[in-house]
Amino acid sequence: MTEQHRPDADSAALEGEGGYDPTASSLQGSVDPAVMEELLSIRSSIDNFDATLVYLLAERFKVTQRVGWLKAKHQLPPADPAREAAQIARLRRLAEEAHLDPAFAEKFLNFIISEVIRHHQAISEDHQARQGEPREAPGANQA
Ligand SMILES: C=C(O[C@@H]1C=C(C(=O)O)C=C[C@H]1O)C(=O)O
Repeated sequence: MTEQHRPDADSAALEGEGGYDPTASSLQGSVDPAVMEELLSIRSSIDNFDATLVYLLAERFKVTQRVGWLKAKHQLPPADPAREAAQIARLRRLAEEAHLDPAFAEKFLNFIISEVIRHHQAISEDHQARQGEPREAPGANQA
């Protein structure tokens, strides 16, 4: 039995990941245990990649929020189609080099960008609404 598939290691993972069961499978019980073990071993790498993707996306959104605030402050439009076209052309090239389907890379980037633009629109609306609010007197929040 490999290190990461000892039952105690699995239960430790369950505690550490809010009840996530890395062994959950509709195939449990209907597949040769050795095959199941190999499948779980490969899936543990998939789990690491997925976690990394979530952290990478979270960091990307933190940065794009900053762009959103900057655009709202200076009344710039939420979307920048020329920038997007350049990014998509670049990512398609990178995808080809990496043997990833460039059409998938484009769809994925467009999906993320459209969410970013939605955030930027919300930031801009929020910023505009705040512009109409009366200014707080200096020191108003002090005890
Ligand atoms: C983040 C920006 O805003 C939008 C989102 C983009 C992105 O997620 O990469 C790119 C261009 C813009 O349409 C930006 O202008 O840089």
